[in-house]
Amino acid sequence: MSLLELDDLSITYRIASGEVPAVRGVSLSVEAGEALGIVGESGSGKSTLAMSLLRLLPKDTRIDGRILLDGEDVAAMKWGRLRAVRWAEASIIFQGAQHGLNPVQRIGEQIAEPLLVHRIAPPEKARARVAALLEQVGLPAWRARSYPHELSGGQRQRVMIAMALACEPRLIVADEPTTALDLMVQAQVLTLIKELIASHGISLLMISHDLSVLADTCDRLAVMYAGRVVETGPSNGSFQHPYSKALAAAFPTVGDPSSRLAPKGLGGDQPDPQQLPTGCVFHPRCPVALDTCSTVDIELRPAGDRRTAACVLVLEERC
Ligand SMILES: Nc1ncnc2c1ncn2[C@@H]1O[C@H](COP(=O)(O)OP(=O)(O)OP(=O)(O)O)[C@@H](O)[C@H]1O
Repeated sequence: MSLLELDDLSITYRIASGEVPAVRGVSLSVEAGEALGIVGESGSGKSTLAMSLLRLLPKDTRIDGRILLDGEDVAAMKWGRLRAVRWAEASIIFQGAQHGLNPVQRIGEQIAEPLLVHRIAPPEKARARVAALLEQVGLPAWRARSYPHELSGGQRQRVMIAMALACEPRLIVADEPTTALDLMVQAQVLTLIKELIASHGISLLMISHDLSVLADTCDRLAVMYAGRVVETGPSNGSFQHPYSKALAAAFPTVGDPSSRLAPKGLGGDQPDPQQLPTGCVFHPRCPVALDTCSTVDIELRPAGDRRTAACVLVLEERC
């Protein structure tokens, strides 16, 4: 059994003008100790997917399908059980630490909170555990007395990592953990994440719009487009789907500033989830689309070398 298994997961926001299908029929798994990266342009549904894993979405959001964490369905969990699972079994590192840290509470108290709430450590032992966690992420123990504004962006992100590690979860979800950081600090934080998950045997699900960041950190990649996974495969292999190929061409180096732009040669944006094209949703931007692509929408299918792709051309080996 996989540690995390998403089974035909769809997530729909409800807004005044109707429904927004942000994630559509995603099936993915993460094994114990594995690092899976999810990549896609802005609006592809990555954050929605990440937030759903710990049910951090707006209250009236509809979740269809299953989110199996160690065999237990997070989507169907009662509130009490969900609170027990958050931090202790799966934790999250947010994009830009300012979203995850309380500006008026000392760092040490914030790291200690999940330890106390989940009774991992009694109050008299929590201080020593906080010091050890700070050390693990490369910060001196005295930083426990600091407030978030007294730290740099990279240091704040290290604090978020310490919080995520505090209860020794089996899965860490990291949503753009290095996006707000400059290049050098980005590389340091990525190395830290890589080393810590390897030494603790933790699984990682990492989200980024920057393929080079994920390729370096993750064992396997899933490429998302308009709420769907269009390709999965080992991070050291070659992409098959035309969208993944365009993404790969756009991100040659870690943290390349052009990575925020549309992938090279594609032009345009992701479609509005409320007005999705017919057939393959990527066909209006696809440089190699066939006539049939505007009517035929195919599921992910095996595409060689532990790879799956949802493209008619890949299956016909003409891509
Ligand atoms: N609270 C919400 N209510 C309605 N629609 C939303 C909400 N949050 C996100 N969306 C829509 O869902 C789709 C997916 O958004 P999401 O933020 O998950 O994508 P993303 O790939 O993480 O993009 P980014 O990298 O810009 O965060 C987008 O069309 C977005 O506008």
